[in-house]
Amino acid sequence: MTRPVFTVLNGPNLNLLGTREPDLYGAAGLTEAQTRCEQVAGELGVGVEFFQSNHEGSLIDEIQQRAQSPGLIVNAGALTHTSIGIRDALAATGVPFVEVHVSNVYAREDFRQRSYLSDLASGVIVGCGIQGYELALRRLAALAAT
Ligand SMILES: O=C1C[C@@](O)(C(=O)O)C[C@@H](O)[C@@H]1O
Repeated sequence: MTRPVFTVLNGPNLNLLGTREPDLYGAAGLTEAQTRCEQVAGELGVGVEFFQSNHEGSLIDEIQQRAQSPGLIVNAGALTHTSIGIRDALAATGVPFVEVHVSNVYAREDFRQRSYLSDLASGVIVGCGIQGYELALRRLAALAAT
């Protein structure tokens, strides 16, 4: 069997992790999240790649291009709460995905407590900091192995 390669998709402003509101999002950046996921991927014998964009259409393009992916980890940032387009792209591909939020969105403003993605997700991880990406990768790898 070929080694499954999972993709971590990050939406708007997540390129600023590490410097952006560190009290909410922590001091670690996306590069550190990627390094840690690569370590976990090595341990699990899977591959992982990262993509970040501040643009909704670019994220939709990436989702469509990964229609055959064994799984996606999706932190759509603010688009989680607004984007029917991202929801539709995920629904159209039917690719299993885990939704991740670095902060605990349920302890924040009301508008962050609505996700257009959660009911389609295989799982949702919130409030675990950048460790959420590693946890999601472990989950997708386990699902792909069954
Ligand atoms: O940009 C983000 C980051 C976020 O997705 C998180 O990872 O906690 C939560 C969103 O509400 C916010 O707009």
